[in-house]
Amino acid sequence: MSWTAAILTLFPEMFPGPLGQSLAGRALDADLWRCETHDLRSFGLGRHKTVDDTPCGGGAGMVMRPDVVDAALASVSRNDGASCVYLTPRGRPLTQADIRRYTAGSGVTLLCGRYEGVDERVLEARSVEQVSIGDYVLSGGETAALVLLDACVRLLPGVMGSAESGVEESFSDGLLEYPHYTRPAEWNGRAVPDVLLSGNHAAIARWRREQSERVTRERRPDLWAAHLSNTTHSSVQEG
Ligand SMILES: CN1CCCC[C@@H]1Cn1ccc2ccc(-c3n[nH]c(N)c3C#N)cc21
Repeated sequence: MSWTAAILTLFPEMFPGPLGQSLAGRALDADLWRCETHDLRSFGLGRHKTVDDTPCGGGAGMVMRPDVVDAALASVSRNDGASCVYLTPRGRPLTQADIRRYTAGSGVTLLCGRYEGVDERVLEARSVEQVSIGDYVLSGGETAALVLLDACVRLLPGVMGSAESGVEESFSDGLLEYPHYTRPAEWNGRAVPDVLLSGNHAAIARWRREQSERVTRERRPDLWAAHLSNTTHSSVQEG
């Protein structure tokens, strides 16, 4: 059975969207992964298939009802240990380690919310993982789900050929990737760093590592601190 993304959404037509193109699209066509959408509206209540209601305690907007979301989750409940993930700005940051965990299994169930979000009770009742793709506010969970799926699909066996960019060059060792260059050797008065044209592979590898460390230190002090902690930890462990 191919790695399967079960997506619960009010907008099934948004999937596979951009993931139907390029490498992910070819992988979809080759059944290397599957994209199953489940329309939350079909689990709505009454003649109008209502999925939301006003927030308890007052406030703006609407909240997605727990009974509706629970029925939808029950309809896709999987016994394959697949993670069930709710994309939300209130979630913990999504990491490459999460992506590796999701792709190690048989698939993932993604709950895409709208309005002000989903009633907390169904998320608790079903131990749904709550993750965020970043500290900014989107209109709903669907675009976040597409981001998560893109990160997953590229790691699946057979999707990224050996000729493609490194499957996990960024973040694989907790550092940001080094800067990239290509032809022409000089452009707009700017030259490619000499070391990259030297043919000295050891020097190139050293330069790239130094650049990764510099970029991480400058742009992501959080990742840099974690990297230092991990490298210090492992060196102590090695004795
Ligand atoms: C705007 N509107 C009122 C304020 C709260 C959010 C809401 C919209 N909205 C509804 C469901 C839903 C799910 C994910 C996200 C989301 N935003 N930013 C992220 N990193 C996200 C993730 N992952 C936004 C969502």
